[in-house]
Amino acid sequence: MVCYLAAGFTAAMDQKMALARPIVFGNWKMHGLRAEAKALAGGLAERVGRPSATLGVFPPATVLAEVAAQLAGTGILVGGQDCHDKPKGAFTGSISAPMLKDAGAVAVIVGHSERRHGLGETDALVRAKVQAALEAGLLAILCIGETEAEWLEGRTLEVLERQLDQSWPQGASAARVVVAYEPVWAIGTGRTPTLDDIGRSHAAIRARLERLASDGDKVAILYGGSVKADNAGAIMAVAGVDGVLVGGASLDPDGFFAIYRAGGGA
Ligand SMILES: O=C(CO)COP(=O)(O)O
Repeated sequence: MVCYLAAGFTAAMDQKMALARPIVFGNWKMHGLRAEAKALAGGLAERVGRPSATLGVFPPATVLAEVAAQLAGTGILVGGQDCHDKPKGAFTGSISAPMLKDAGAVAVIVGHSERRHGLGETDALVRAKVQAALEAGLLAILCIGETEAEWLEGRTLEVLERQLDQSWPQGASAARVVVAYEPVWAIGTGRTPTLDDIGRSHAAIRARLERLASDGDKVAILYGGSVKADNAGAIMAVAGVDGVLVGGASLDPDGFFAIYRAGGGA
């Protein structure tokens, strides 16, 4: 299965092109002073050489331009962690999708649970942010996932379907949006769903995407939540898992590189 990226992905890539599997993205969250970011990006580039799969990092906005410049030409993608839903305006403290693009980003994470639950972002706002990312020519990484209470109540699939219905923009395509399934209770906890449960959730997401988009069968679906070097291979081997979105373990170049290798990246 391939996912197509439309024009605008990078200045050099103005053709539709496939996102090679596995897709391994590292969300640095609120980690990375300039020197740390430089060491992390450099360490990763040194280990990877030229990536055979899709490898990307999502540093904090303050270091994004420097990391993007440092990784230019390596084949490692750089993205932002969030964007405003408007391209510019009187929104103190916010960063727009065109600003991220201007700083060297080719992608942006939207709807991460730390923003949905930590900062009260709604499905409607997340949808507007996906749209803003697409308008700026960025690849949107749309995050969805159930809370622990929803999981315990057996409502996981219903929640994922609702989040997709309400945050997938009408007319969006596999070319421009990647979905990341991140159970809230698995993020930063060391706990993960069983492989069967991951497979079941990814299958439900796929079925919903096929209803929402004409090329829904091609949308890449990542798993995120306590992915480490020792479970990454098994998770990426689950049918329907196209890659992983890694938090904590992406802050160590050895660990992140081991995850990438575990998925078959070279
Ligand atoms: O939130 C995540 C990635 O976006 C996952 O975080 P952890 O890998 O630290 O659990």
